[in-house]
Amino acid sequence: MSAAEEDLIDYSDEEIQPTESATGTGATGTNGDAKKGDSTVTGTGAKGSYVGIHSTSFRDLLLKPEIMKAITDCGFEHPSEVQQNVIPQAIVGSDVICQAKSGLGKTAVFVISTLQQIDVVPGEAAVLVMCHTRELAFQIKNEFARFTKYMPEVKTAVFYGGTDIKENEKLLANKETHPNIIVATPGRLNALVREKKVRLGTIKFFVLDECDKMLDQMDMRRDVQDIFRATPTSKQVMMFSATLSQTTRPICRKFMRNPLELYADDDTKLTLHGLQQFYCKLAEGEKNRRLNDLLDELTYNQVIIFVKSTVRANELAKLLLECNFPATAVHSGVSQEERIKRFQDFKNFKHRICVSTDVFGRGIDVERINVAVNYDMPDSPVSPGSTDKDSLAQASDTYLHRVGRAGRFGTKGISVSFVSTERDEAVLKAIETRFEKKIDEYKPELVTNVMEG
Ligand SMILES: Nc1ncnc2c1ncn2[C@@H]1O[C@H](COP(=O)(O)OP(=O)(O)OP(=O)(O)O)[C@@H](O)[C@H]1O
Repeated sequence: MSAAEEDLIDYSDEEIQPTESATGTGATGTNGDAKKGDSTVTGTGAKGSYVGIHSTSFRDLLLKPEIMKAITDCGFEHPSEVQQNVIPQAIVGSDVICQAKSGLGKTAVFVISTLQQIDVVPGEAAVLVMCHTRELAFQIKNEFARFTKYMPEVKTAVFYGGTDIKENEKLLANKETHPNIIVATPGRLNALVREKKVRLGTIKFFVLDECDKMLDQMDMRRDVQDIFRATPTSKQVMMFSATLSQTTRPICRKFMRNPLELYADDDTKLTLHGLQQFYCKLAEGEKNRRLNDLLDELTYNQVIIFVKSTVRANELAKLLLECNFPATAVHSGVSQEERIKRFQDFKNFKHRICVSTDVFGRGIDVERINVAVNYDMPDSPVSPGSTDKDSLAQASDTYLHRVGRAGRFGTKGISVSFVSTERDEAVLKAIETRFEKKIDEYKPELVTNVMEG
């Protein structure tokens, strides 16, 4: 495959089959077995219990005043558990593997930790963050923008496929515009590395968000490895995800030296308390009607609806618009510029409903989403070398990430999953078993108010 072709890969596309195998519960760390009952922190010395959410303040973390000011502007009052557990180690340079529930602020962990340590040299990149989708890269870049509000010397750039690579090259060729922080998807960045348009020899911080997705999918892992090799040996490496299977953890460790490892010690700890989860059994042909009823019945701020293909996303969004529901669709079937525009519009509340493929399944943070609908239940085909159990585990990973788009940062939300085939039922059962969570059949009277919190 040519460099140009490879650059076209958009890993988030649902047509590209993932190869991840996410099984197993419990936790182990570099330095020993997990202690039951707590989250697990091993490595360079942090203690492994979830601390009450209000026990530490951001002031205790002794951050630079310019970061503290930005944190206050963001309206963050207290660090979340994961922030309390990881930031103190991360700001002194420890490598980190971090698993924590969706929506509890993993992004701020690496944004704050890298900004706290960065020494800005004009024309040199010090921080490299990679993630699996373009929208997520764009979102992370905006997070850096929020936190560098009082650090005007820090320049951040985002690079991803589907945009003009010449623009990236121009930015990198000029010392005045050269970023100190690069956020990127691996395909585009690797193209820039291969063409020697980006110099990564000054990188001091290497971050992978949604790391399991990035390392379990072989094409993406290859790009990540190539890029990793282009960075100096001595650097801080940090990796994050809500799902980190036993198979993925050793792969993450290969990139690190004596990392701090924080895992949920079993999968039951990964479900969101503020999220009510339901299913609807129905025939495929009844889905539109039922969705219509749901959208009439539920009180929602914003809704995300997941479908299994770009064609279905387009058709469903069209149908919803015809029924006067304020819907948009974001998926790999539209141009990149339009994708980002639709994403921004949705984030800015210009649309209340977004139909999407798994492009939005992970990482995307839209504060007002309080309803997530699996119009199509997640699934993943059994790939060569994996089993049906692996495939179900992978589908339940996808489910966890998808429903985690509602109920961000402890707010209330609901999810409704349409179950129309035997396979859907098997996936639902796998989810209930793995997370030890009974998912109730949807009845309007069971839904509590999701507009508060
Ligand atoms: N300490 C805090 N106080 C208040 N809000 C916070 C705090 N930390 C993060 N947030 C907000 O919580 C939301 C979720 O954060 P973030 O997207 O980083 O979660 P995440 O852990 O990366 O989730 P996911 O696994 O779904 O990617 C964001 O809107 C973020 O601004």
